[in-house]
Amino acid sequence: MLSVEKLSIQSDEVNLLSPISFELNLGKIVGVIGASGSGKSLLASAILGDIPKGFTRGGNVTFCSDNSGDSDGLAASVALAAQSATVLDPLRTVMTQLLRRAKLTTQRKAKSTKTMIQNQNTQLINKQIGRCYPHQLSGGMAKKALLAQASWQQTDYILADEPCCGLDYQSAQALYAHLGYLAKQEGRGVLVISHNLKQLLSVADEILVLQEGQLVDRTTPDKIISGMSHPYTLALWQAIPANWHKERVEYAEVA
Ligand SMILES: Nc1ncnc2c1ncn2[C@@H]1O[C@H](COP(=O)(O)OP(=O)(O)OP(=O)(O)O)[C@@H](O)[C@H]1O
Repeated sequence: MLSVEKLSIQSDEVNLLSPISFELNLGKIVGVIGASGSGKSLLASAILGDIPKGFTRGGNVTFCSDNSGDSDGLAASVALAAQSATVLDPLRTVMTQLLRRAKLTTQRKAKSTKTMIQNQNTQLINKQIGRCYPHQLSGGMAKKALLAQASWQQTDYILADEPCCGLDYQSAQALYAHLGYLAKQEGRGVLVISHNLKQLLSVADEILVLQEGQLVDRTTPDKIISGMSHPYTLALWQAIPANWHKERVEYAEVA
């Protein structure tokens, strides 16, 4: 379990993230939703110990893993699928750098890196994407490369920052299906950051709702769908076009 306890980011003048606590269990998907600037990406980077200059981090992040207890352990146990492809090395092809990173950080010994990559190869990275340099990737190809980079590292926990932002419906569904595979078939803990509540409802076991750096709701898809949630969460739910002018909508109608 990855346990986040009163995690905060602040300076003398401003609170970017007010204390946030939650757990990410192996085999589960936790979704994070909130408006732009509400602190979703900061939450992911703060879990990894990466905070903006001039700010301090409060609280604790602990996790159960063979490698827990040191900074190398964190890198070997938690991988980030970043929001932007700028994190990719511009001088290496996608396949070269993904394999390189996977070999450096492969933690799970059950499968060799080679076998694992053969298994996942067809799911995210085809030859066309693998041969590209980052500047040659389309938006959707870049999202696949970023998620593949995180999942190939074979960490217990994956933080996926807007993995489907800007993708067409079919591509987004395929990436969400892959996140489900990572959690349910491979038993990893997956944190998914998204603007799209409808998509999160279809995959997440639990949903964290952020508003202006605060965790205002820690809830489940069932509670959201049945209207038993914080007013802000309810407003997000009612903003889904299928729910306009309706007080309650059955899950089947929005799935
Ligand atoms: N390096 C930084 N220095 C100062 N403030 C920052 C820094 N990075 C982010 N912030 C501030 O922290 C807040 C949260 O930013 P964050 O990137 O986490 O938002 P977000 O919810 O991920 O937004 P989006 O959905 O647009 O990606 C914003 O007000 C932003 O201006």
